[in-house]
Amino acid sequence: MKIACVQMDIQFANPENNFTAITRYVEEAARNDADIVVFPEMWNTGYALDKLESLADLEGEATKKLIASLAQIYTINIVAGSVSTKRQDQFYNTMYVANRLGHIVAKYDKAHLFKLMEEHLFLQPGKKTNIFQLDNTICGGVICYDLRFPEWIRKHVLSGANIIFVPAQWPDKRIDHWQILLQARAIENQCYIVAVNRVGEDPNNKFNGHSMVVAPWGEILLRNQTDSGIFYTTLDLSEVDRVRNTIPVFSDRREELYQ
Ligand SMILES: NC(=O)CCC(=O)C(=O)O
Repeated sequence: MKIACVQMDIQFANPENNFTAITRYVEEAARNDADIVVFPEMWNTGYALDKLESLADLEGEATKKLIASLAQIYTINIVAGSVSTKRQDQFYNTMYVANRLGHIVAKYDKAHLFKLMEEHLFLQPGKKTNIFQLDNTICGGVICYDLRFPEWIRKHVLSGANIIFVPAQWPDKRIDHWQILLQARAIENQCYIVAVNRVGEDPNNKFNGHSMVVAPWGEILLRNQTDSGIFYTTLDLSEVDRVRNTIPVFSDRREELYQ
């Protein structure tokens, strides 16, 4: 399974230009025979949180329409990172996923809001997990700060996820946490982690990429890229079972001790 990680710069408060960029990146990923293309967090507006009233995607309609049509035209699965959305006068940080038939197969609102970037002042948190299927593989998706909550990721893996997608806008000053947490989540859950961060800067933060793909045994298949562009990795999904049979963490769990 070939994965295209789109480590893009995001134009602050400029959804129109960002939509154009997404279209170009999907075309490029499809030309390179990717099975799944993955985008970073809040790629439509960036963290222009005080401008969401005029900029957020109403009911996510523009995003859903674009990714469904691109997915169908190019026969590619799209994990569309996340976008700022507006629903019933409230704002959310929302992930949509389109499969290669052009069906929207997932919608997820970021569950843990990040106070250092003032999300809690503008956004509502989601309450539901995010499990979906792409090419017969069960996947899960969380967003950026959700990564710091191992119990949340574990919940997705216990629901069957073999790949966890983590779109992000994770600032450069904590990039060491990002790398360590991603590798830990892959090893403890014996699954693939595909994590896509942005590059560039906004008025408050700088972002230096370091998108990562980590295998179930903890091998890092992608890291240390700091430029914008698409980075490709191939996943061997049989690794998930191989690692779980080698160290049977899931059958050794003592659920009764964790209440
Ligand atoms: N956009 C985010 O959720 C950032 C999370 C982050 O930077 C962290 O350190 O956690």
